[in-house]
Formats: sequence, structure tokens, C-alpha cells
Amino acid sequence: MMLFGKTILVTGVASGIGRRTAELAAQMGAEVIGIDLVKPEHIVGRFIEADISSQAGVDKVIAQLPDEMDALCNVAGVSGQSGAAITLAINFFGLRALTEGLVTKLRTGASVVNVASIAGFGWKENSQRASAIAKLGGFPDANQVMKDFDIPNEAGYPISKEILLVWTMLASQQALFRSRHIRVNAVSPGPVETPILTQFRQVLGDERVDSDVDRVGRAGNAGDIAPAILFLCSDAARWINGHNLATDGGLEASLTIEQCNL
Ligand SMILES: NC(=O)c1ccc[n+]([C@@H]2O[C@H](COP(=O)([O-])OP(=O)(O)OC[C@H]3O[C@@H](n4cnc5c(N)ncnc54)[C@H](O)[C@@H]3O)[C@@H](O)[C@H]2O)c1
Repeated sequence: MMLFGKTILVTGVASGIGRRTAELAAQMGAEVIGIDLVKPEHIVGRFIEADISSQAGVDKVIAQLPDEMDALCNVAGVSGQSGAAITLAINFFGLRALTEGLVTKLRTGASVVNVASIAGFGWKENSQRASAIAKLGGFPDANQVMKDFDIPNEAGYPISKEILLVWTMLASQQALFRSRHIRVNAVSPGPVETPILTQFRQVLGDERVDSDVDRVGRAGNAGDIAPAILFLCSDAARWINGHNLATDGGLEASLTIEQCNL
């Protein structure tokens, strides 16, 4: 699986999964453009400082991006520790605004990969809420969304990932993407040893994180996730669209067996 000749945009490139994705994409032959709020210690390819938490921040970065990119890896995200409004704004509304705003800069046949999470596993039970929020137009006021949909402040992270998983499917069928043969998929990691995991322990509790890790034997690392993201960017995945690739050592299978009493 090679990425020679492809230009790949990676958000969240200063740390963790985004950083490893950028490094590996470059090793596989891609031209990399990285976006982050924070300047990376080691820049791979080209770096653009950007804050995707608002429409203005998204517009600013889009204006600096070239035409004819081959893939967008939406990796940037926050843990929920700072509250639901900012979490929804970054993990979903900003991600969606960036993706939709970039469509004309993506080549026909390009690939979008959204990094969701096992935390979005509950999307089926909450599908109506997730779909209603995913269908809100523009860049809504996240505080208003919290009020309108009764979202508790501490539930911002799992809900943002449920919405992202539902939107991934919706987008894969949307004319905006389909008319240009742009595939939209998701990768859902389980717990991964990156800076955000410490925050998950505070938000979700040690018991939940330890239980998830115990089910699969170890936490993942960024190097376990990056190849799955880049596979979905590659031509090898050309017939995969609207899919959520669990990249979690078997955690989703373990939870499904328990939940469905298989
Ligand atoms: N680490 C895990 O256990 C885990 C598990 C499941 C899903 N994920 C998801 O993986 C993705 C990457 O997480 P990670 O583990 O690499 O965490 P990380 O904290 O190491 O990296 C996240 C990056 O996103 C950037 N970012 C945050 N807000 C931003 C903004 N407004 N604009 C631009 N960039 C911004 C940060 O500066 C940081 O570099 C996230 O979407 C996260 O939800 C992580």
C-alpha cells in the first residue's frame, strides 16, 4: 500500500494519532499538510496553524490550502474535559465545516477519514438525536445545541463521536461527496496511549478505561491506528465507503457480545 503522488491533509498533527499519521503518510510517499492549534515539535511536510472550533477558524485555514488534495484525515479532537459545547464544536461542527468547505479542493475520487471512537459505540441507541444534530445546518451555536438536545456537560465526548459516526454514513450518501466520488469513512480507536488518554481517565473514570484495556490486553498506541487511517486514504480502499473501521484490538466485538448476549 503506497501513497506516492497523493497530497494528504491531516488535522491534529501536533500530537498522538495525528502526528503518527503524518509521519507514516510521508514514509509511504505522500505529500503531507498538517493542521493543528499547536505548532508540532517536528514538522512533517507543510504545517498550518489553525483552530477548527469556529467557522472563522475553519475559513481561515481553508483559504491557505491548495487545490487538488487527495485525502483529508480528520484526527484533531478533544476529550470533553473542557465541557460539551467546545467538544461538540471541535469534534463535530468544526470537523464537518472543514470537510464540507474543502470539497472543491479535493480531487475527484478523494478520501475523507474521520477519527471517531469506541466512545461513540452507543450511536444506535441514540441514532435519532445523533442524526438530528448531524443534519443541523451551518456552524450552530453549540451551547444552544446542548440546551435543545438536553446534552449534559459531561456527555459531550461520547455524543460528539456518536454524531460523527452517523454523519460519516450520511455524508457517504450525500450528493456533495458522491457526485465527486469522494469516499467518507471513519476509524474508531479504543483507548490509545496519547496525551488525551490521561484526560479520558479524568472524564470517564479509571474503572471504565481500565476495563476497556483489560478486555483487549493492552492500550493501543498511535502506531496501531495510523495504518488503518492511511489504508482508508489509499486506492486499496477504493470500494469502501460509509464504513466505520473499529481499530481497537477487538474491544467493539467484546462489547457487542456482551450487549447482544451473543
Ligand atoms: N487516545 C485515545 O485513547 C483515543 C481513543 C479514541 C479516539 N481518539 C480520537 O483520536 C483523535 C486524536 O486523539 P489523540 O489521541 O491523538 O489525542 P492528542 O491530544 O494527542 O491529539 C489531539 C490533537 O488535536 C489538536 N486539536 C485540539 N483542538 C484543536 C482545534 N480546535 N483545532 C485544531 N487542532 C486541535 C491538539 O492540539 C492535538 O495536537 C481525537 O479525535 C480523539 O477523540 C483517541
